[in-house]
Amino acid sequence: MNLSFEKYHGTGNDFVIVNPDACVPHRSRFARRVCDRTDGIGADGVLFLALEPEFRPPRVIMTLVQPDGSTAEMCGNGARCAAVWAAERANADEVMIDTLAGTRHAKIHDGGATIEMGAPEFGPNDVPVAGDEPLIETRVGDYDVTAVNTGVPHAVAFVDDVTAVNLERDAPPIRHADVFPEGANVTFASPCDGGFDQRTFERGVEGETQSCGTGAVAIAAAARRLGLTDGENVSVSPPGGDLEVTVDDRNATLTGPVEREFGGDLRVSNAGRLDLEA
Ligand SMILES: N[C@@H](CCC[C@H](N)C(=O)O)C(=O)O
Repeated sequence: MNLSFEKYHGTGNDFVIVNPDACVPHRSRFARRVCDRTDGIGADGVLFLALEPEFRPPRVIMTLVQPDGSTAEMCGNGARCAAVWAAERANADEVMIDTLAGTRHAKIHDGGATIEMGAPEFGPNDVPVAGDEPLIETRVGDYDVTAVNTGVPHAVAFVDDVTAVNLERDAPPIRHADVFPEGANVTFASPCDGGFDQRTFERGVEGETQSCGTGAVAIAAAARRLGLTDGENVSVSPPGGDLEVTVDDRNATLTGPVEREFGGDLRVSNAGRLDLEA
């Protein structure tokens, strides 16, 4: 199997982009192989993007398959990469992105994109969490967490200093806690310069990523719910860069940079070997 790919990242959250016209019969197996940082291209996921340029604005169907082979309903940074990728090809400055979490409008600007992320949901069925009540500042593992769905589920813990958290040790018990029937991304936040520093342990990557867009929105939404911020504009800084979030009761937006890293061709042999030509 031969196909062309491109590599993009949004604040360090990196993706291999593949046009679904290229026939990839086993997406999970393909993503596991391609995302491998030792033997593959290395990425936080594969974005299968199907562009429909005939619409105004153009539409793109986005499917994110993660390094463990699972498919995620939404990805904030992936959506920014998808928006820039699609807009360049359709010669547009806005696009509609169809995701499993719903259709999202995206506006392209110099060096990046703003995505309308929908309304953050705290309801137990929406996150989802076990039980009849929202999970607000509730002890899970060693932290008080607030659960919110911003396209995917996040458990947000506010701490004094995110750099002091041992993520690989402390996040997995929360990510796999019984209270999250579908698992959760685990996002830590600490106050910094009027905004928040962020670190996220991602479901599907099963490790820390340089940035998580739905996590940044989750921090802003949880901070608003807990009265830790009073404005609607919240700056969030993951290790990979700076993001801007707006959030009110009905909608959230995510703004940040996007960069194309490189492109190339790859061949997956019948024996499963990956040959790359970047
Ligand atoms: N990196 C993403 C989130 C991707 C989905 C997540 N790992 C999950 O499985 O819920 C982002 O930028 O939002």
